[in-house]
Amino acid sequence: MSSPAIYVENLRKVYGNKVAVESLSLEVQQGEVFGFLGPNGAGKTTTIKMLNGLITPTAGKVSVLGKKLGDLGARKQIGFLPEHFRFHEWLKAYEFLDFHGSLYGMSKSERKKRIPEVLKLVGLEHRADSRLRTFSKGMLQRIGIAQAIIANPKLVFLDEPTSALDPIGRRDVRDLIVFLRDNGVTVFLNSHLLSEVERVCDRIAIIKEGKVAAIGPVDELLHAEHIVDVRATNVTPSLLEAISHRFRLMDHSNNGYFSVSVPEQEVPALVEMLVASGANLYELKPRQRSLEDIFVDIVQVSGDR
Ligand SMILES: Nc1ncnc2c1ncn2[C@@H]1O[C@H](COP(=O)(O)OP(=O)(O)OP(=O)(O)O)[C@@H](O)[C@H]1O
Repeated sequence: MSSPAIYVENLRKVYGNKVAVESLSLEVQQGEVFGFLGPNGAGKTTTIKMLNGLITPTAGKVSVLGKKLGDLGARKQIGFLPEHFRFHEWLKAYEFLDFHGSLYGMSKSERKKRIPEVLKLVGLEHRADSRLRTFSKGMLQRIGIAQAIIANPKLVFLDEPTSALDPIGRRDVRDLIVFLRDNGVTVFLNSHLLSEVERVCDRIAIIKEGKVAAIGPVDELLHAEHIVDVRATNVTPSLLEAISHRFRLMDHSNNGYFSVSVPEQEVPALVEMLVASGANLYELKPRQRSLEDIFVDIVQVSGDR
């Protein structure tokens, strides 16, 4: 089996007395789109900076593209769009990409061929001769993505790549990520736009306080539990207690509506409990949880779940 694109074991970063990343372990396989999620301050950007060799870990074992951090051969095959980028705004788009291409060691003829390709991929082919200072925030984000993929990387880190984009721009970036994956590129994506992550990622990790709180294929995480909305009368306190003992009772109000988080295969058992208790069941609707539901659950619940 080929080595993972990213391997991280017990990664830790401490700034003074602030633990930014506590003990992070994960693997990203080659060719997958991996979503790296977590609340503000969870340690995502710190981790991405360590994986890019911009800051040094305090402890932990890391390899990127099968090499140790900082390996020049590996770095040539990595693209990176930082969250807070500051570009050379006096350069024209073409010159900017030419500069970044040369930093990667691309020859003049390679750059000449590749720059129009990436400008087209990010929808800026008509702005090759415009100075970056004339670009909108969304256009800067697009040119930032262009510089991240200029050297045909095997692995691309995109830290909040769509935060400044309008809905069409976001869709374009989603399509671009799919295009990269179809061409065998591994994408490590940090985004707070969970509906976007849900659509484009193969697997995700949700990190909390510098540790992985959940990791897995998006489909598996989404299907693990269903939320069942129930409308019933004659619901006794002892029935609610029995339900909350076995499942997770949510949104419980006094007007006959409540919701329960239930593994899909246990929905019939919930129905049985309701009927056996003598409740009058009017409605019962299982619905799939969204990534946002899962995120909120994991991030809000205190450490021991
Ligand atoms: N250079 C630094 N010096 C001291 N503390 C830092 C430094 N950089 C980050 N931190 C702290 O480390 C923690 C993790 O920050 P980080 O930027 O990695 O979080 P994040 O998950 O990327 O957050 P966001 O979603 O807001 O971008 C935060 O508490 C932050 O204040």
